[in-house]
Amino acid sequence: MNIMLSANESQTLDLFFQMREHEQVVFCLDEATGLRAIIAIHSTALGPALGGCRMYPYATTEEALADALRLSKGMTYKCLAADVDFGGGKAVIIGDPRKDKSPELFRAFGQFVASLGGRFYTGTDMGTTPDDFVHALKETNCIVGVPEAYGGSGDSSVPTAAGVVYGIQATNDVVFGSKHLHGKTYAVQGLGKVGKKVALRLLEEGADLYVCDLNEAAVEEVVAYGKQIGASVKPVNGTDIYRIEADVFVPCAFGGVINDETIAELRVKAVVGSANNQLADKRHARMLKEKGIVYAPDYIVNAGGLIQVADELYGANKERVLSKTKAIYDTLLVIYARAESEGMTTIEAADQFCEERLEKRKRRNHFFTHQKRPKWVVRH
Ligand SMILES: NC(=O)C1=CN([C@@H]2O[C@H](COP(=O)(O)OP(=O)(O)OC[C@H]3O[C@@H](n4cnc5c(N)ncnc54)[C@H](O)[C@@H]3O)[C@@H](O)[C@H]2O)C=CC1
Ligand SMILES: O=C(O)CCC(=O)C(=O)O
Repeated sequence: MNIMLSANESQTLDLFFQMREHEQVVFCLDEATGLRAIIAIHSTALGPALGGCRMYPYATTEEALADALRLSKGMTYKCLAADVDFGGGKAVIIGDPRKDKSPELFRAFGQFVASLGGRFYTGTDMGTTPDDFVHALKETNCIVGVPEAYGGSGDSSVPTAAGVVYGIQATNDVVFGSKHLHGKTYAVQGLGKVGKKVALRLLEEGADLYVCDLNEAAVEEVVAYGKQIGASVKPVNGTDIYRIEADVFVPCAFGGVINDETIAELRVKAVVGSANNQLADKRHARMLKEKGIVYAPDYIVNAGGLIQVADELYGANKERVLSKTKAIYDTLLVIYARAESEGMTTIEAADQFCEERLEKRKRRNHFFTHQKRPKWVVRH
C-alpha cells in the first residue's frame, strides 16, 4: 500500500509522535466484554504511575487517546505538586457509563492493569465509582480508592472536594482579602461525586449558588438541600453557567471549559474547581489574567483524591489524608505569590514549581519496576 501524506500529516497521525512525551501507551481490547480502553503512562521517574480511570463515550479513538495523554501528563505534575512519590498515568475506557458497564468489563480492564506488573495504579475518575473497581480488584492489586469494606480508603472524591474547598478559601484570601466562604456567590458546573460535595459544603458555609448539571436529579438534590437550610440555589441551563455574574466559577465536570468563547463570557473574579485540564490551552491562563480573573491551577486544587489513594498504599488513614490535603491551601498561596512576583500566569508558576521539584527529586529517572522498590507493604 502506498498512501501519500504530507510530512505534517504523517507526523500528526503517527502514534509515536503523539506519545513522544510519554513512556508507554497501552491499547486494551476485549471483544467479549466490549472493553476498549487506553492506559497512558507519562512518567515513572519518581515512582509507579498513578491515576484514575475515566469512562466516557468518546466519539473517536483519537479523542480518547488525546484525553489519556493529556490527563496522564497532568498527573505527573499533580503528584509533584502534592508531594507524593508517584508518577503520572491515567486510563480511559471508551463507553457510556450509564449503559456500558458490567462486572466482566472491569475485570477485563483489571487484567490489563495487572499485565503492567506494578507500573500503573488506578481507581475512579469521571464516570467510574469505587464499586466498579471491586471487580477489577479481583484481577489485580494495583487498584486504589477501594471501598472501605474491602480494606481501602473509600471514595476519593471526599478529599478531592475538601481540597477544592481549601483552594477556594486560599483564592478568596488572595482575591477578596478573607478566606471565608460565606456571603459570596459561586457558579458550580457539575454536581457529580466532587461537585455535589463542594456545593453542599458551600451552602452549609452560607454561600449562594448557581448550579448546572445534565443530571436533573443531582440538581434537584442540591436545590432541595438549599431550601432545607434556607440558602439560595439557582439552577442554570448548560452553557448559561459561563455568563453568570458570581464571585467564583467552580468547574467540576469536564476539561477545556476555559477557552476563547467562555473567557469572553465569564463574569467572575476567580476560577477554582476540580475538573482536570480546565484550560483548553495554556494561553488561556494569560487571557484570564488579562481579564483580571484569578485562576487556581486545577492540578494543585484537585489533588485531594490523589493524596488519599496514594496514601492508601500505606494503609488507609483518614486523619493523615486530611492533614495532607490541607496543604493544598498553602501550596496555592505559594503559587499565587510566585506568579505575582515573577509576572507569570498561575499555571506557569505551578508548572515551574513542579519542574523544579522534579529536578531535585528524580534519581536516575529510569523505568520504575515495583520489584526494585517494594515500598508498599500493604499490597505486595
Ligand atoms: N473524583 C475525584 O476524586 C477527582 C475528580 N477530578 C475531576 O473532577 C471532575 C469531576 O469528577 P467526578 O465528580 O468524579 O465525576 P462524576 O462523573 O461523578 O461527575 C461529573 C458530573 O458532571 C456532569 N456533567 C457532565 N457534562 C456536563 C455538562 N456539559 N454540563 C454540566 N454538567 C455536566 C455529569 O452529569 C456528572 O454529574 C472531572 O473532571 C474529574 O477528572 C479530579 C481529581 C479527582
Ligand atoms: O482521585 C483518584 O481516585 C485518583 C487521582 C486522579 O486520577 C486524579 O486526581 O485525577
